[in-house]
Amino acid sequence: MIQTNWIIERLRHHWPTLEIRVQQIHTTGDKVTHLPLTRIGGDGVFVTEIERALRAGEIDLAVHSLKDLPTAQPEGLRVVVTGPREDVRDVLISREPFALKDGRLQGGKERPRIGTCSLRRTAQILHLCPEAEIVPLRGNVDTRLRKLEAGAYDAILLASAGLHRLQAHQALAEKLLYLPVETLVPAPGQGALGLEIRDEPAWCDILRPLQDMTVQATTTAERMFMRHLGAGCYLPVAAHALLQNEQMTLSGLVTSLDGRKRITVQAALPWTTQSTIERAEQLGIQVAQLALKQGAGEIIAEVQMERER
Ligand SMILES: NCc1[nH]cc(CCC(=O)O)c1CC(=O)O
Repeated sequence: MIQTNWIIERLRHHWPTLEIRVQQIHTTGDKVTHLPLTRIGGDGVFVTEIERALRAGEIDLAVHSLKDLPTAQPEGLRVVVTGPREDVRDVLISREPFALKDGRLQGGKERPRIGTCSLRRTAQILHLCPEAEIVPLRGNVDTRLRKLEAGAYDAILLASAGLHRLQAHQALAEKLLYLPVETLVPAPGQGALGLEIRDEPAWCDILRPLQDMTVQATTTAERMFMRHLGAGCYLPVAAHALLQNEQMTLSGLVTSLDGRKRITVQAALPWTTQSTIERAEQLGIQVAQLALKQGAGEIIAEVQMERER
């Protein structure tokens, strides 16, 4: 709702006469909170019902966390990426202080209990702290914070974007450890919003002033990396793209669930204001091909087998 209200404010600024009504849609991902997303049934658990309403004309615009959108774009719909992008990092929130030292995560305890359901976070935390016990944690941000306070976990992992949007970070400042993107690589699209419409010229025109070409380009490279690996959104695949000094750099990671096997890949392309989205897609594919050459396909197949068991 916070994301949606922010978009409405900006739409009203550009299109003062546009009549806007909010329709709240509870998706499977919102309703089923006792299961890990990986068990609910594939990609799009936060998206399917919303896209149905969009196609049926019950709504005209959907506001998504880009991270939750499957990387294959469905026929007839279009995603416009808006900016600025929120902080892309994951953040560890703990009751007692944790620290990063020499590439290791250290908590107060010998076997800290860390809450997350994300395979991407699980694998990377186990790499940083092999003795950690990973405990499932789901629900919206408020629920997760409450479960931490209740004592079931020593620390939990969240996208800092969610905390920031809820303005929950100031009050928690002393308990936060922001993990640099090189230390815990974020999910493709993390921290960015995707505005989804039916692919109709009138709606493309309305969204044009909200489109951010830089964020669209970097998140496209990240999402293309994941898509070219054939990986759905709930696998231990991570990517982060940066556009600076007239070049786009994309770093990708594919890891085994226990965090022991890791393939890290990186490539860069010259980038100008004239560069097109296709160029960002090429970078994503190029980095994915590097990962596949190093055995990413085998790791992904192993993870998929473990999950089916
Ligand atoms: N899968 C749930 C989800 N989808 C987007 C965000 C955070 C906000 C964002 O990345 O834009 C979250 C929560 C989390 O990962 O902690």
